Amino acid sequence: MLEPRQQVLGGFFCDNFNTFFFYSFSMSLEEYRKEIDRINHDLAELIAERMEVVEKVGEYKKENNMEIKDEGREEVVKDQFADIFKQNDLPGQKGRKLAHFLISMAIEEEEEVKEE
Ligand SMILES: O=C(O)C(=O)C[C@]1(C(=O)O)C=C[C@@H](O)C=C1
Repeated sequence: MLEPRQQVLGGFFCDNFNTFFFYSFSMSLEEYRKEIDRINHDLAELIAERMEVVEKVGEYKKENNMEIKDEGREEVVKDQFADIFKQNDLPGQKGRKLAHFLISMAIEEEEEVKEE
């Protein structure tokens, strides 16, 4: 079966030629998914890197008898995500939601470190 393809149109202004160039190409669902796979891979590696640092924070807090949860810091992290999302034309609330999920993963990890 022939896969349907989506026409993608774009353009850019080239200063050297003082000309606007148009381009058009087509993408299939399979090609979009390949792009998503690559991004998933990069995201998962970054999350793994974040979790390595979180583990060290967990050890630090354990050694210094500190509370795992720090609501002030959580707000700062959520604001960072909201700002970055907004800069990329995404709703800030979705950035806060993603930060919330990452922080809950971090808390789980730090609780495991505490019990070791
Ligand atoms: O910065 C900390 O103190 C952390 O433990 C990390 C982290 C986070 O995931 O960003 C997780 C839990 C805290 O409530 C605040 C922030």
